[in-house]
Amino acid sequence: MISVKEAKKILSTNIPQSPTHKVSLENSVGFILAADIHSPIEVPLFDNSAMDGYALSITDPKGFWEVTHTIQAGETNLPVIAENKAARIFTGAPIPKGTDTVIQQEVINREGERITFDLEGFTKGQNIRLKGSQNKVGDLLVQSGSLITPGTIGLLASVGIAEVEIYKAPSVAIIITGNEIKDVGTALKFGEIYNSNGPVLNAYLSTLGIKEIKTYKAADDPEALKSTIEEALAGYDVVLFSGGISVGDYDFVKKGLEKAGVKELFYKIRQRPGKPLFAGMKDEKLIFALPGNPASVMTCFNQYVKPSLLQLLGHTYPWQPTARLTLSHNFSKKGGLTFFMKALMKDNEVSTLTGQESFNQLSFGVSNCFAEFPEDTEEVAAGTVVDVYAW
Ligand SMILES: Nc1nc2c(c(=O)[nH]1)N[C@H]1C(S)=C(S)[C@@H](COP(=O)(O)OP(=O)(O)OC[C@H]3O[C@@H](n4cnc5c(N)ncnc54)[C@H](O)[C@@H]3O)O[C@H]1N2
Ligand code: MOO
Repeated sequence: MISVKEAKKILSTNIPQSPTHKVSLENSVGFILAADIHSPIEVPLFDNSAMDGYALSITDPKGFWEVTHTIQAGETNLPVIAENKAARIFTGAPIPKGTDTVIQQEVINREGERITFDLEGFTKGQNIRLKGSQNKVGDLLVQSGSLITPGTIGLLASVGIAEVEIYKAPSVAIIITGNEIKDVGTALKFGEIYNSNGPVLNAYLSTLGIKEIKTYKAADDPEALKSTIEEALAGYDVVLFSGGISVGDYDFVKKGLEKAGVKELFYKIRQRPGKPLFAGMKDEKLIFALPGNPASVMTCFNQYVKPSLLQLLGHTYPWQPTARLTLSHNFSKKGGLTFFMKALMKDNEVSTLTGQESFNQLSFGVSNCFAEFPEDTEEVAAGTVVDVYAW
């Protein structure tokens, strides 16, 4: 058995580099940019008004101006404004030749077409957004490796970029093992339970932007499992198993993976829950066999599968905890195993919840993270800072 740290190290050093591909800007949010983006245009493209008001030449001698034109945002045919004349102008509208300043309408006295204002406090160029003041053609806008946020989307759309290069999301096969597992929407017979791990894994993958997902169901039978493993490995980049990885007489996953030529990265971690986690590779494909208990599936996905997938997707620091928060209560555990506790983070504190057995899912209705208690700790006092991992 290896430690949590060792398992993460093994994964992070073995995960291959993902291929990249081009996607439309609107489908790129949440992904990592795989190439630098330089601006194809300068921004703003033309001098324009930052206010609704009047464009005029502030050094005109007379001290009053006559409004001769109106310029709306979007105007393409600009007039030339003569000396001592002004144009009514609106925010975003191009600045006409012959003017150098925009005065906001609130400080203007207008009588008929004649305008005046208190010149004090105004300087030439005020309220004009100058051409190229944000960026010039060719300037670096976003670096390769950056997360594409809604803000990034706005920036790139504003310079007319319609497609971006991102790390390609892997396709994922989920293999649900267990004769007792039935899908929701069907009636249960004695001894059967609903398949909750399948929906959990599908939902978790979709939060990471992974869309190509196929769910297989495999009976606890070596032959059925073998053909499902072969099909999944042939068609998908990542294969996730739920259940069948422990030591019971009907746990056939590990043997099946060996037969399919999957190379073991590790099996069993000094942790609770999720001790019998298996990770392996075949060529560039990643395989995780998640211990079937629901809390083990959630923990192992959160701690190992999610960061591995994020690393594949080009994220730079996927293995870090979400936060380090103070524990709201005393906590005690036995040494020798890392504990991942269903927990609630709130007001900069974290509290573990009741119902920590690995079959018990009740606290997932309120929990928003796991709190980690390392293997060498036993008594942990309230106020101690602990690592927490949001979903
Ligand atoms: N003798 C030992 N027995 C067990 C050990 C051990 O070390 N020695 N480890 C225990 C631990 S820890 C875990 S975790 C489980 C893992 O077992 P498997 O991965 O083989 O999982 P299964 O036996 O197939 O199922 C475990 C449990 O989870 C339920 N389950 C399975 N699939 C689903 C699903 N899709 N949705 C909801 N619930 C599911 C299943 O009915 C079982 O109750 O092994 C322990 N045993
Ligand atoms: O991994 Mo097991 O979940 O400790 O029951």
